[in-house]
Amino acid sequence: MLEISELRKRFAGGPDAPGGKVALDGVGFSVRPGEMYGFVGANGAGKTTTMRIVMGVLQADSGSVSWQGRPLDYDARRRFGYMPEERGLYQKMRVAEQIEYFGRLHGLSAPAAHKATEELMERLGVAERRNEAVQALSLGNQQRVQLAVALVHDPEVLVLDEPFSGLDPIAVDALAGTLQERCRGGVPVIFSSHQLDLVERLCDAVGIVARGRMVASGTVAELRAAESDTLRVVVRDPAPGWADGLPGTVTVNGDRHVLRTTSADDQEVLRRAIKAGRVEHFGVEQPTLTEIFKEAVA
Ligand SMILES: Nc1ncnc2c1ncn2[C@@H]1O[C@H](COP(=O)(O)OP(=O)(O)OP(=O)(O)O)[C@@H](O)[C@H]1O
Repeated sequence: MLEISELRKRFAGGPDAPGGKVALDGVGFSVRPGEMYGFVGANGAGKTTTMRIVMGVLQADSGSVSWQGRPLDYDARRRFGYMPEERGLYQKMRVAEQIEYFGRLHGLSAPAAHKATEELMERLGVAERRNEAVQALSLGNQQRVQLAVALVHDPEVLVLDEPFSGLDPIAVDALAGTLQERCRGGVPVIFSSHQLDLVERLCDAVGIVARGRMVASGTVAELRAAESDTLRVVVRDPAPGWADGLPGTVTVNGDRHVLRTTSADDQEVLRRAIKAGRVEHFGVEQPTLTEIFKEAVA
């Protein structure tokens, strides 16, 4: 298990923040082998800082990171795969050469690095670009190469900072499929993202960070259970004032009136809706991750 515990980090201040800037104020969560963990939060919440500390690029002021019960050291981190926010490819190096080079840096033999590179280029759809310099690739293809670099040494753990940003849906599927394969093989995967629909689709567990603190962490089902379900009722062309006095909000779209409520008596709502007009929809909906997120960071 990867365990991140009570991380704190303050950056030295500038003229606008002479006392320094607290980036992390007790961030902690665990990721099990084979678990895909989505790390979400608003801009500046502390995701990149957390990942940099996990990878040893930054040092925490306090707190700890351990893998399989041992504090992380250089050797353990070398067995991790990392996609940094600032990316880290050599722009002039060719695609195949680059992936192989990183494989060698992580200790693979030349034949092993070559084999892994060939497999990954095929899997991620960049085999045809093998002889092109990275700088000649589109953003999406550069990102595929970046993921290949993170995966080439068959890492024990994957830490990926916004791996899906800027990708088209086909590239998202290619990357997601590759990550899911690694997960099924027992690798814990952490990735940060602002694409909450994607996080909801892919992740077993989600952590929400706000202003350097964890405000929620757990499976999507657990986070949902902590929120109220919403009753959504759609009535066509209802009598005016049909929902007066009911808790919740009514939005009007043409002749469709949509009532959303978490606290009204459902039978009372149904009676009023039937009396008012043609009931097109009446159902209880679970909150989406976007709704949970907005609630958690509010
Ligand atoms: N090197 C640094 N020096 C000073 N402040 C920093 C530094 N790196 C990060 N910060 C500050 O720490 C806070 C957390 O930043 P971080 O990059 O971890 O957020 P994030 O959640 O990754 O945001 P985003 O979604 O925008 O990438 C921010 O207020 C940021 O301005």
